[in-house]
Amino acid sequence: MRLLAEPLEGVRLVALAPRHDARGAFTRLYCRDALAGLGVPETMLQANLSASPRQGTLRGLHYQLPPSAETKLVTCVGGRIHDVVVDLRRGTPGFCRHASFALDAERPQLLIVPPGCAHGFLTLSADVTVLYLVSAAYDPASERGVRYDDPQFGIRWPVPPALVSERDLAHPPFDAARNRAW
Ligand SMILES: Cc1cn([C@H]2C[C@H](O)[C@@H](COP(=O)(O)OP(=O)(O)O[C@H]3O[C@H](C)C(=O)[C@H](O)[C@H]3O)O2)c(=O)[nH]c1=O
Repeated sequence: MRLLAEPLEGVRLVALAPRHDARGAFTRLYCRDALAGLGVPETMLQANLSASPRQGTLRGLHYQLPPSAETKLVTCVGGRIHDVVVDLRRGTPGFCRHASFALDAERPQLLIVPPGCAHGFLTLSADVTVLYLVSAAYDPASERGVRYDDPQFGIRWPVPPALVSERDLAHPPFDAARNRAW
């Protein structure tokens, strides 16, 4: 598990090392000890599997408020996605900045999303599957979202989304002066 990039504080892209042989491949997706030095909590509470059959599906951008704020370990295990992380931590140099990542199941990588960052992705192929571990339990009451096209963030998506949930279309504009941050 080798660190490839850290474009925002604590937002880290890690290379995974699939072991290939005549039968196929074996890839370790999570290792507490190997990730300990990369800001990942010792305990991950949930594993989520997100399946999106249609290319152009956009999910996010979501985050949970404290005390349910979570670290996410994201891996694309099927297809390809354009993954985006937005830093909503007031006081960090990256406040309201975002980082984008091309995640592809053919080149396994692990994206570490720290608490205080919104996360979302756009599928760039059909039959996308994203597996992610989270360090806090799902808490709908503390979940918040920002719009994928909020002008404050200036996110450039490679293609326009073809499918977005009603909930994700209904997120209000992020108010950098007022919205609660970390
Ligand atoms: C996140 C979550 C959702 N759910 C239920 C709630 C809904 O009935 C259904 C779909 O949830 P949602 O529409 O929030 O799914 P996504 O839009 O893919 O949400 C995810 O989108 C972006 C990419 C993220 O990073 C978040 O982890 C996550 O919020 O699963 C649960 O039961 N447990 C959970 O942990």
